[in-house]
Amino acid sequence: MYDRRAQEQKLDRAYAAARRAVQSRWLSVAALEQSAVTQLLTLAGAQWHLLLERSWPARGGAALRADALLVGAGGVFVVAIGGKPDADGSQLHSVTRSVAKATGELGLAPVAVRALQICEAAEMNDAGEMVWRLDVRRFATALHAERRRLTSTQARLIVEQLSRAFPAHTSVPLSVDDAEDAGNTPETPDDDPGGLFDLGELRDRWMDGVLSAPIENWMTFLAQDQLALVRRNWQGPARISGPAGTGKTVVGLHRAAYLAQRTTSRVLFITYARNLPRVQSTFLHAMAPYVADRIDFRSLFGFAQEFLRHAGQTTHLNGDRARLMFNLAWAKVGRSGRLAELVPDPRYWQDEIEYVIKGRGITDFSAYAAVPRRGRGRGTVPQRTDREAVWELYEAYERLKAERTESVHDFPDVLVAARDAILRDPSLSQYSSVIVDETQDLPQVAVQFLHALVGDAPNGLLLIGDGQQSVYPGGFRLSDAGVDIRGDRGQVLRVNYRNAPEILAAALDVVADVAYEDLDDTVGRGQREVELVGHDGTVTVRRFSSLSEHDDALLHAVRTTPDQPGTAVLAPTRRAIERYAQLLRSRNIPVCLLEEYNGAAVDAVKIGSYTRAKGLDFKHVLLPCYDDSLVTSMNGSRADALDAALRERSDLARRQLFVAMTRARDTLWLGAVDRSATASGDPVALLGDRMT
Ligand SMILES: Nc1ncnc2c1ncn2[C@@H]1O[C@H](COP(=O)(O)OP(=O)(O)OP(=O)(O)O)[C@@H](O)[C@H]1O
Repeated sequence: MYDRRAQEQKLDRAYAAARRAVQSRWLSVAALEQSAVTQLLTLAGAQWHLLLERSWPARGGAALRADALLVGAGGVFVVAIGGKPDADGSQLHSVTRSVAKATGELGLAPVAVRALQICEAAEMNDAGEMVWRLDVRRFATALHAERRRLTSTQARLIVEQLSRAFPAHTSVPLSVDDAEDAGNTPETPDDDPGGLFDLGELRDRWMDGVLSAPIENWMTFLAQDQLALVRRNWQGPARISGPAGTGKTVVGLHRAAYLAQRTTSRVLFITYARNLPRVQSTFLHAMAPYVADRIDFRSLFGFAQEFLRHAGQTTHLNGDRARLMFNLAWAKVGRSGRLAELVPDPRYWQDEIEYVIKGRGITDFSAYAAVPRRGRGRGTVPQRTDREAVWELYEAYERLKAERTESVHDFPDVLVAARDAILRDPSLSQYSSVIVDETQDLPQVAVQFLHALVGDAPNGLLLIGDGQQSVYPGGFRLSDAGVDIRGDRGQVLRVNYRNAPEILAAALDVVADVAYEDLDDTVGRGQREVELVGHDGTVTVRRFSSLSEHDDALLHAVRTTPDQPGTAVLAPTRRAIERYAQLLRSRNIPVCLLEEYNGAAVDAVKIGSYTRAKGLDFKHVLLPCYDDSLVTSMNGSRADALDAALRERSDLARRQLFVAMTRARDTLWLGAVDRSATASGDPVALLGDRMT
């Protein structure tokens, strides 16, 4: 319970001590300092820790200066009072870096350490972007309104560390760090201990829900290997890889915030999936709202189109019409020709054109004839004569697209146009850093485009990805795309923070025989070395003799899950997603489609496709009819093109299932219906020994 009287007395004592100690400097000068000190001490009486008069490190022979360190629920603030003597904030910024380094030893992420300059309202205009400038009359309110990121125990540990790293240079004990350990920040604005805060504003922000939930631990604390990557100074393009759940995206988000904190330029964060930018932007707004307006989260194709518009170029992207053109081309030159004999499914050849030919930016047959096979059809298809047939199909398709009154563009056309535009005119880029998540899913031309936005500049391009999770065909080496990752610019994360060990083991079983190729030309096999942080979890595999039994069990599992908003139902196809969404709704279970999910808390079961679930995770994951997409696989051992195509599709399906399974943190439920009449294999046997 908050004791206002006791706090006031404590504050009086602390204020008297501070007065005596700093009279010579602060109280002899302007009212600004007096007012600022009073408010700092008031904060210190409200469960913030205030460290005054510290010894700072020297830079270039001169001692740096900041006036105080303030540590509380909202994080660590390095405070300077007044615009002088460091109007541009660079000194304060240097002290802040030293403070972030010291607190980094405890795993505190740089986003939780901020430079704060308290000024007169008139001085606010020349705000350096790297320093948070606050009007002296409002700064305490603003600090109180910061979202909660430290518990009181964490704050105390940080204060201890800071006291050691930056000892007091006065004998007067100015650390007002004996505030009651009553939890965290005051729970309601009415706990405001003084009359100094703007209660109305504070109340509004509470009503907005800004402060209602503490931010997630990973937004404030990182492991040392992750932290090292966030802070790394790379002299050229860099890459972070690592198995599922090792915090690659977490590092990418912190890295984006770190770069935005330290420079005044813009950062671009790209993913292949359309739904992820919203989610990642929500995360970043929670962890570092103060830099959020300088980080653009975009999907690859959305960004490429936006970029072309900005460059004054018109495109006619129309996926449906492009598909129609392909079908016409297939009817003309494919269906009755050699390709149909090799692999009858036209989608296989459409992928060949989209990912291998156009995705790699190939425009002449000799380049296609020589292109090394990675990922698809390695060593079996297509031979030179087959490639001639593919080329004929490709040319027919391109002709049909161009013949329309308004030409039709497909996705690779847009990427190629964007790449060519930036190569022609590098000044079109607004970015100094580009971070690409899930790089393994990008076509080669996309990597070339994004690389050209920043070139080989230091801390420019960062590619994050994991070949084992690639869910699209294609495949190329970064060196093919002209990206040179040398020496320690290629880093691997190895500790899985997400999955319970049982879940990861079951997922790895599914891809045990599936080779994958990473962007750096290494070829891996299913099982990989992963360290697990380890928490309890379960995998439940249930097999039913009818779909209705299966669905009843699914509904029962959803109803009895301990945390519905933390639960996701994932399915491989659109039709299956619609079916399960409908099933859940019909039983009054609220659902939120992953297409619409933006990362904010929503009281509904999440539902979506395996590919839409990429980059996300959930406490509980249910995969109904999980083996349906696997039954076309393993058609025997025919050493021909069809077998290679089937194997490729099967590998892809397994990798997609692997991605879906590794979204689960604590529990994973897999349901299957016995369709032995149609199944050509018994994929459930894969997980047979885990059946309950
Ligand atoms: N330092 C950490 N402390 C606690 N949890 C962490 C830490 N780093 C990551 N996590 C958690 O681990 C999970 C996986 O992180 P993230 O999504 O960044 O991994 P990833 O390597 O990008 O995974 P994937 O490749 O499977 O998409 C997240 O839920 C995140 O909360």
